[in-house]
Amino acid sequence: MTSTDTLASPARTGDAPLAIDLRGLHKSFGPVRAVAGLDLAVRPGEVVAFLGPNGAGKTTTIDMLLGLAEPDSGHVRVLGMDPSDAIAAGRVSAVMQTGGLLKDLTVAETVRLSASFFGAPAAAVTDAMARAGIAEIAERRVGTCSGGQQQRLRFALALLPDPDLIVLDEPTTGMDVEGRREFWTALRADAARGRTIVFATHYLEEADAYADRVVMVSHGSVVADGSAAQVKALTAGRVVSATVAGGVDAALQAALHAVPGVVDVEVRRDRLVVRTTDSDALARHLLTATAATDLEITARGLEDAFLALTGDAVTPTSTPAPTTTTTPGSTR
Ligand SMILES: Nc1ncnc2c1ncn2[C@@H]1O[C@H](COP(=O)(O)OP(=O)(O)OP(=O)(O)O)[C@@H](O)[C@H]1O
Repeated sequence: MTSTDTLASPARTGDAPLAIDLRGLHKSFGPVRAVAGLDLAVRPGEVVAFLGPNGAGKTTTIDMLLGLAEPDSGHVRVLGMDPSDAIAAGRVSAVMQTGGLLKDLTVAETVRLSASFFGAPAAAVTDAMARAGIAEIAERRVGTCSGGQQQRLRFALALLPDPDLIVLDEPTTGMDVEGRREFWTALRADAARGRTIVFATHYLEEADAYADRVVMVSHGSVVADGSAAQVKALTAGRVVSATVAGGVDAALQAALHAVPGVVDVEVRRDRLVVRTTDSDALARHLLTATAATDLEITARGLEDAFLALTGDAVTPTSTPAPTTTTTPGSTR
């Protein structure tokens, strides 16, 4: 691991070191630049959502902060330590998406077995199970537990060493709504006790509901960092699309930019796509002053925020239409 201790350091907040201090991180897999100059400072007690589309570099970053992968270059400190030292000291726990559970053990046996590795007392077992909300299913075999219950069991295991930092990589992927709700209820109750929590997710709703800070990642670097409200504001407003007979020329684009509330104007194939905070004014203009037909007005979503910030669609599996964008000013 490359760690540059001579870097001028925001590494401490008061007397406590930062929970996570990543600076200038780079990691490539052959030609793929998974993480490209990522900086992130997380203070103790923060609950941070790491939000990004598939392939943004979230898991690779988490692997580096857990000491599971070596950065090509950059600085990684966790609680002021090398990640592997922080984990060996029981100060960091991780909850990953899958794996690690023995299906034939009961929930309680699993927690007790794991506690025996740490030499944790019986009280820690009871406490972790209660805090993860699995006390009622203690005698159930792991193989018969739902995905949500298994994730809460993983969460209980992560709580056993009473870590300062818990890192979760897309912990609710594949869970149903009820499972997700129960999982986050348990996590949130624990976060209220002051533990630092960082979780990766694709879901803006999860980031909004459970994090005090949202870090949006794309192409291996941070493209937005703020409160959930600030990131939600990126998705505020409406998208108005329309077909314009004869195409969209520069004069029409300029005229649309002059309509109050218009944020940006795109042309996707034969459709005009305009982001605006005043869809009524724009619709009125399109219908009365242009040849636009077939108007559609939709709420802006996360995908649209990602498009505005990065020019990417949320999933690389979707095939974005050829797009030209004219944006007055930068969205960064
Ligand atoms: N071991 C690897 N070998 C080759 N390429 C990899 C490897 N791990 C990750 N990548 C690539 O690095 C990029 C970042 O992947 P990463 O898993 O970090 O993204 P992510 O944001 O966690 O995505 P997802 O939400 O889909 O899990 C992707 O293009 C991915 O295909």
